[in-house]
Amino acid sequence: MAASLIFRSPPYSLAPILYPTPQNPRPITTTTTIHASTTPTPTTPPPPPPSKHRRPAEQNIREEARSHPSLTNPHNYSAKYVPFNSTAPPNTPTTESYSLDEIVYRSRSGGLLDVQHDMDALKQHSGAYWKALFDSRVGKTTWPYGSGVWSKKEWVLPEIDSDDIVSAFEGNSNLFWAERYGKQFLGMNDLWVKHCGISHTGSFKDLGMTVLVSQVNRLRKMNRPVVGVGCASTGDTSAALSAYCAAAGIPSIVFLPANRISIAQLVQPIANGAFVLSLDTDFDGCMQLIREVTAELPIYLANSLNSLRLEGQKTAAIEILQQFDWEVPDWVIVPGGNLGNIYAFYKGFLMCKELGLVDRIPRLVCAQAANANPLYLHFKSGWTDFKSVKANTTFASAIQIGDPVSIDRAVYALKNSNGIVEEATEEELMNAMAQADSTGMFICPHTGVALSALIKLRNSGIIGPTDRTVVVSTAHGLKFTQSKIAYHSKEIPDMNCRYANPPVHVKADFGSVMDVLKKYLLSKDSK
Ligand SMILES: Cc1ncc(COP(=O)(O)O)c(C=O)c1O
Ligand SMILES: N[C@@H](CCOP(=O)(O)O)C(=O)O
Repeated sequence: MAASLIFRSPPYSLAPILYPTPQNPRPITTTTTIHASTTPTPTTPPPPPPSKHRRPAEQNIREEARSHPSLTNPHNYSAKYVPFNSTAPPNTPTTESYSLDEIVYRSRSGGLLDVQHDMDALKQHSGAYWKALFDSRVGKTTWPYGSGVWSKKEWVLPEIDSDDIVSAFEGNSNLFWAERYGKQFLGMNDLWVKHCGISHTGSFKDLGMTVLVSQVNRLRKMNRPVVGVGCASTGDTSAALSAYCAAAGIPSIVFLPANRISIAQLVQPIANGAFVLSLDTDFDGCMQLIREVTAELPIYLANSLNSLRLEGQKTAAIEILQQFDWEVPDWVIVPGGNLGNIYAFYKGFLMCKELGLVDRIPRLVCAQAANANPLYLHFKSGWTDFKSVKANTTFASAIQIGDPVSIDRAVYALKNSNGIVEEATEEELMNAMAQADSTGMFICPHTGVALSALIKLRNSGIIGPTDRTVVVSTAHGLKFTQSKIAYHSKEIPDMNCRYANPPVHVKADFGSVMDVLKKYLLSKDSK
């Protein structure tokens, strides 16, 4: 019997990639079915041998993109900086604006900025068009669309030349169905964990940093005065900054609070060749210093105070919708520190609604460590009178922040998404992390904070058992092994560590091994 082989046509041609159009919103592919018989007849010519490359062999993917320059911004979409306005929707017209090619972080009045897109131009296409375009780019190696961020280039940084982009094909991260965790610990059947930390440098910061460093690359090519890029960091921003700068050959400078970040995070910028300053202060102190320094020296500021970063980070929200085939989850829970990310999620969801991809946005929850909880206190006060706090030590060290720069953005996002703020004690976050790990995850303590918030909202009945809920996991658990070791060795003062699973030390002889194994198997059998 003839076997049926299905070939996608043309997998090996040099034809440019065909993009969907409003008339034809699906990516253009054709399928040809070839019936291969085990004894080929002489009248059937054999198929041509597949070429190793879809482009000339001497061309790389960047050069290939260069040879199709008309695809870079064919519709002249644009974006600019405008003052962030906490009393009006993000795309409200304003008289104060700046080109993204200017080096500016604050509005004239000293407030935050926001990147505003030309929504009228984007609205010339239907929601169906955008969905089909974004879907057509997933999982490809076409420069730069193989990145989960740049697959949404028109909504991120539409005017940048693809040639200036610095990307590690970040994004497209796993949306994990937390089947066992949801069922066993929460009685939930539709719980998901968006693993933003399974990424190039192990955190969601890659999503924003590819955008920021690409823009710096462009500015330097335009001979703008940018000698290097700098940030204050609790470990993840610095890792992402140093990696993307190293990839582009741009100097990076990072300010770290001495002895307050994990070893794995400290070694990242060191390995990537950043200029690392370890400062005897906390993150808020480092942030203050980098703001002063970048106002004096030609060092571009890479923290999320710079609204370019959030344009990349917002693609995680779009990606979640895309992964659910453009169905909107009920809840999205995000751990918060400097508070740029919660606003980035809001922006991503809102943009999908405004451009007709979905008809609503999810309710957002921001989760903070109780030891660094200024947003939680502000929420509990009914949003009256914000006060920064002195952040205390927390296992969720990347969110040990008492004076978040994006407080206004976060409040705006939460108010406009019918949002909630929760907090987690050290014991709660560590137990949640251990429970999640025991069901096959390997999460960071910040994700433990978000899971603790979920547990509280489930217990109070605010989140229902069948609510589709997404917990955003912000960093890879491997960056935080010290905290896991301390927990599982029961070495944490005043903490019960009730889910600790320490290794059993056994004499290396058959009898001793059999004894402990039998005891273990009996304990499992009785459950
Ligand atoms: C792992 C991790 N989770 C969460 C956050 C909080 O993000 P944001 O500062 O945008 O609130 C950070 C950084 O602050 C982080 O590094
Ligand atoms: N957790 C962050 C803190 C700085 O946040 P940013 O988003 O403003 O850069 C880090 O990893 O440094």
